[in-house]
Amino acid sequence: MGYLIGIDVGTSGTKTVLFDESGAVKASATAEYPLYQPQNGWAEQEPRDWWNAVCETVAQIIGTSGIQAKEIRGVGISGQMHGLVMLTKEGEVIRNAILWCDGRTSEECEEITQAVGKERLIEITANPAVTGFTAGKILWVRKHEPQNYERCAHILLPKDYIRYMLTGEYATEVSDASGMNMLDITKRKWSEEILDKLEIDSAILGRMYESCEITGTVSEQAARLTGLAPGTLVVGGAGDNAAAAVGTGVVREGKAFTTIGTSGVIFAHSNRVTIDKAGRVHTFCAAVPDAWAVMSCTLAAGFSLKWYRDTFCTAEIEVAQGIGVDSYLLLNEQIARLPIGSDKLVFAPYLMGERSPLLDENARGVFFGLSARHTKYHLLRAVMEGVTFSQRQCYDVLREMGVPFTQMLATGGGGKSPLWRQMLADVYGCPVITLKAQEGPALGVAVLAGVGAGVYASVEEGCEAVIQVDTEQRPDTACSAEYEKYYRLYQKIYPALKEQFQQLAEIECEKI
Ligand SMILES: Nc1ncnc2c1ncn2[C@@H]1O[C@H](COP(=O)(O)OP(=O)(O)O)[C@@H](O)[C@H]1O
Ligand SMILES: O=C(CO)[C@@H](O)[C@H](O)COP(=O)(O)O
Repeated sequence: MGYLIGIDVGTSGTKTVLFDESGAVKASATAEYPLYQPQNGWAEQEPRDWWNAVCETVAQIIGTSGIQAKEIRGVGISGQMHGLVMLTKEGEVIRNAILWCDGRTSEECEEITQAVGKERLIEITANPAVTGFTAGKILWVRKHEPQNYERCAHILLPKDYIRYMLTGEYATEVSDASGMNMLDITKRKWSEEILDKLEIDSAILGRMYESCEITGTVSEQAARLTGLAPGTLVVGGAGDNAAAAVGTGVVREGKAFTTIGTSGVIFAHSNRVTIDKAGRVHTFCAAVPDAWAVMSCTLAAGFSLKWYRDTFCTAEIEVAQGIGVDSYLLLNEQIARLPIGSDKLVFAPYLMGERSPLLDENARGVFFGLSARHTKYHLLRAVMEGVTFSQRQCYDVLREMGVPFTQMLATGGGGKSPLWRQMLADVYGCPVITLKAQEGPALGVAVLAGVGAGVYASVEEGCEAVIQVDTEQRPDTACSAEYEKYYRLYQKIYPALKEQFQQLAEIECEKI
């Protein structure tokens, strides 16, 4: 039996997993890194941190598994989407990567819309200009940091930077490139028309592949740093959500999943290009050839919980460390018995602005209904409920568009919490399923590597070999009705404050 590696370059950390061909986990390792917020609403990471995390975790899993590196038949890479990595012609990183949740490019998005035309942009890329997407970030650097733009010879997405470090190839693939605002989504190739109108030279963009195609092999130098065998195949891989789709078997119409990772995503498979012209949700190429996806993105989903834990629950983190349990699980226990609606407290999770369905980088977080009765655990429960409401708003958009699905798979760090999964089931009003293999994106790209290496005949066949249902949580009608009252209020918070969010954004902060 051979082995496959899936690497997921997430926002909170890199997870690397070694699987056998049946999808059983043989070893896994995670390495975290910081996220920098140089200004309110900006988000950056250091690409070298990702590469160090990849070297560390790959070496660790090969070491602990006891297998020979040459038994690994292929490597798949997944990663946070949209991030802008700029390299010199020698392949050196020019500046920190500007991430998917960075909201600095509203002016540039306006310029893109003007240059291409709103209708035409949506016709080609299936999406309007979105602040988190990559094209706006390129224009921002060109305008604000011309000295950096001048030195830029290659533009890559986060996981494609890892590919470059592993193989020396400047390449990308259709699922991740879909989130750059420059891909012709129907033809699955760069749009020359858009590149011309934005004056971006196609030579600086990666060569385009399908997700399961071989894009290169591990170089001697990368082999020395990671412990992989030189010549190991590296396939296209996928953006983390398209990868999670493969890792959860969402590769046929009628299937959908919810991720609560740093971001929150609902992703449904589609056999055709289905577009929401208002741009409330995205349409991207799937990692399956000739297939697409409709997906939403809440910017601060698990990130809201992490922010709350790190800011207000440091004592609980210490206790959890002392007794060797996961601090999130400990906090889940503290709030499980609090009432639905957190005793009349509603949270809107707009800590980084909001993408789906609001498209407003100026929105900011809100606790609505605070009273002197509330403890910090009420606020914590409200954070998890508020993230669930934001997922529900996106779920409603997919339903309104007629995207078909009957149940929801749950994945991502937040999907590990039975409490959160029950909230999702109650608030969606549909069953929420978990799988035996919980490594969503890492498993997904390992399957893609298996297809590239000839282990599986197709992505669908690979999914059948590795995916097994574990748990199913059904909605509780009484709880659903109780949540519904708060969801109705939640829906009114953003429209009521839209103008004030704008005013807040316009205030010039004094540097004291
Ligand atoms: N046991 C848990 N209960 C609830 N939430 C959790 C739990 N474990 C992790 N999380 C959430 O999952 C998030 C990380 O998810 P993950 O999928 O690893 O993120 P990413 O891929 O963005 O790096 C954390 O920020 C946290 O909010
Ligand atoms: O911007 C999006 C999708 O459009 C995000 O989903 C990123 O891809 C980041 O993912 P995580 O770090 O939360 O997995």
